[in-house]
Amino acid sequence: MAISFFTIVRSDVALARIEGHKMDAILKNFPASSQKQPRPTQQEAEDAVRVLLQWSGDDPEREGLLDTPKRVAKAYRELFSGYDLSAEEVLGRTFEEVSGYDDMVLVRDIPFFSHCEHHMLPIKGKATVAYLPQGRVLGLSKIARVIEIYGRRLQTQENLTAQIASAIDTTLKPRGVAVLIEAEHMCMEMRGVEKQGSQTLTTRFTGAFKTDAAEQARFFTMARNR
Ligand SMILES: Nc1nc2c(ncn2[C@@H]2O[C@H](COP(=O)(O)OP(=O)(O)OP(=O)(O)O)[C@@H](O)[C@H]2O)c(=O)[nH]1
Repeated sequence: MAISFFTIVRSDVALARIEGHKMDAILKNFPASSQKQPRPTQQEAEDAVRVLLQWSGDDPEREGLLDTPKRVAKAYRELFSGYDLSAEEVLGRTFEEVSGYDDMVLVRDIPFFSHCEHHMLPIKGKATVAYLPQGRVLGLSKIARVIEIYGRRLQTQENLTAQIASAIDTTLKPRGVAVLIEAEHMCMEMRGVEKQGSQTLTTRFTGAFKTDAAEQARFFTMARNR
C-alpha cells in the first residue's frame, strides 16, 4: 500500500507511528505562498526583545545586553527571511532535459534549520528530496533554496514537508515528488519533555511515488544507501 503522508517519532529504542495527515487540510491552513503581514518597526521589535530580556529575569540596561535587542531583531530578519521569498519564483526557472533523462533525481541530506511555530525554538534537520522528471529538470540548488524558503518561517515539520513537495509538484509538474525530513525539535529536547536525540521523520509523496509502491521503495533505498 502506498503511504501518502505519515509522521513518526524515533528514539533510540523505538519507532512509533503517531498520526497521519491529509496534505490538503494542512495546506488550507498554511498557504504555500509568502505570508505578507504588516511588520512592526525596528524600534517596536527592539522594545519587544527588551521585554523578553526582563521576562527572562535579566536587566536590559546592563552593558552586555545594551545592543542585544538590535542584534536579535537583525537575527530574526535572517532566521525568518523565508517570508520574503517565493518558492514559485525560485522554481520558475527550469531546464529542458535534452538527453531524455527521465529517472529519479534525488538530493539527499540537505541540512536546514527552522523554528517550531509552537515555541519558536529551533528545528535542526536534513531533507531528502526526489522527483521523476517529465521533460524538464530543476537546477539542483533550487531544491535546497525551496527548503530554505519554507524552513526560514515558523513551521511544523508536517507543514514544511508538504509545502516543499507541493511547490515542486505544482511548478515542475514531474511524474512524482518525494520528500523525507528527519529533524530534531529543540522544544522537545531543551524544555518540556526533554527527550534529547529524539528524531521526527515525515514524508510526503505525490504522483508515481504515491501510487507505485516500487517507486516509493526505490526512493527509500536511494535515500538510505551509503
Ligand atoms: N505535530 C507537530 N508537533 C510539534 C511540532 N513542533 C512542536 N510540536 C509539538 O507541539 C505541541 C504543543 O503542545 P502544547 O500542549 O500546546 O504546548 P506545551 O504545553 O508547551 O507542550 P509540551 O511541549 O508537551 O510541554 C508539543 O507537543 C510539541 O512537541 C511539529 O513540527 N509537529
